[in-house]
Amino acid sequence: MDTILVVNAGSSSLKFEVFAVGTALVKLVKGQVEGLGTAPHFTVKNADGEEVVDRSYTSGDVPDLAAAMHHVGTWLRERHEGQLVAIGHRVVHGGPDYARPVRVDQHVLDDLERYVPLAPLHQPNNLAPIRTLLERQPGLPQIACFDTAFHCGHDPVTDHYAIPAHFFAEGVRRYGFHGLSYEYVAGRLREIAPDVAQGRVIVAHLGSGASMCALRDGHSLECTFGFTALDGLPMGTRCGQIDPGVLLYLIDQGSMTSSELQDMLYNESGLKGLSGISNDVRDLLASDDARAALALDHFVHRISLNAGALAAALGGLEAFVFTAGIGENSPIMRERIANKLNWLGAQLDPARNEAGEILVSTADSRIALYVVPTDEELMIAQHTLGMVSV
Ligand SMILES: Nc1ncnc2c1ncn2[C@@H]1O[C@H](COP(=O)(O)OP(=O)(O)O)[C@@H](O)[C@H]1O
Ligand SMILES: CC(=O)OP(=O)(O)O
Ligand SMILES: [Mg+2]
Repeated sequence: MDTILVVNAGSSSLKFEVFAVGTALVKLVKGQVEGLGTAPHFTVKNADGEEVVDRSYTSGDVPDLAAAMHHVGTWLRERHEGQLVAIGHRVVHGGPDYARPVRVDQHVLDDLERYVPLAPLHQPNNLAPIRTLLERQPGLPQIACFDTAFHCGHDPVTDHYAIPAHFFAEGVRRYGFHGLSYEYVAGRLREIAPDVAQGRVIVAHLGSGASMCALRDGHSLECTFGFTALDGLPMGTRCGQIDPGVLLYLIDQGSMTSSELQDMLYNESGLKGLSGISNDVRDLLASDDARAALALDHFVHRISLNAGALAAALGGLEAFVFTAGIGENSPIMRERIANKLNWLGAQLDPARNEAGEILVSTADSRIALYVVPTDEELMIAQHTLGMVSV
């Protein structure tokens, strides 16, 4: 049995999945090490969703990503049956040049290092496992799949910032992220509702990172993310869209250094910064603190403003899709967001919403509302298979 390993190395977790390669890709295991550096927790589920590993470690035992890779690698070598034919990696930033997945060699790896400053929370961790495996097993194909690639077809009008024009050529432009998720959801929508999928659709990927994408006929026209994964919607710990004048003020008047500013904007802002309580929507929903309510109101408000902007970019709207942790699991957040879309003609069906059905709008809603669980890992596995079987 040939297999593909998919690695999604994030800021505080290492997620992996193993797929059997046959006439279709079949998921064999799905695992993760969460809480790196704080309370590491290693879990693995088999194809039936049963937990086969559940181990907690001290932060000293698994202090970082390299240690997590070691644990996962050991487990895979002991337990994994089959012949590993390739590894697919999620790489958040591909810059202007990587419009499709690529097999990584030393040259590509060095090239992708250039984007570390553009995705400081993600890119170093995305690249670290590739580097280690390239040294240990240079013959094993490693395929980088980019969050940016799905947005590469944008009209240049969309991707410019109104700063001196030479910066665009130098790579300072709006890229957009969560592309693997949007690509997967666009594909699922073609299966679920082919007519709708050909039309004008907004997908809201609401997880710890959050963004929205305008799709026409399954292609990305606009994304709320820009040059970095800070732009657009407020997120768990990231600020979202902000007046650049605020940053100049904080540097000049607040004497913040660029690394202090980076830490604040990526790690201490968003829902966490606004509420002072938590970055997790579940905690905020459970709290009766006014700051938690403000943070959630702000989140919903910014989603509704961006929905208006993306509907304008599309020149109309046929469907709105919820996905990722919040979008897939929180009926109350879907309800609050859907209510803000009433003016566009969206009518939520409360029973369908509560039941977590795929279609959650009423029969006579002018805009169809969907919940489509995303699967970035399957998308990566498909791309990886495509790269090794040609
Ligand atoms: N039942 C739920 N209700 C509200 N929010 C939820 C629920 N389940 C998960 N979430 C939110 O989803 C977030 C994680 O989303 P996810 O897409 O898994 O993010 P990531 O892949 O970026 O880690 C959590 O931070 C939490 O706020
Ligand atoms: C790009 C990005 O924000 O990714 P994530 O949601 O996984 O943090
Ligand atoms: Mg995610």
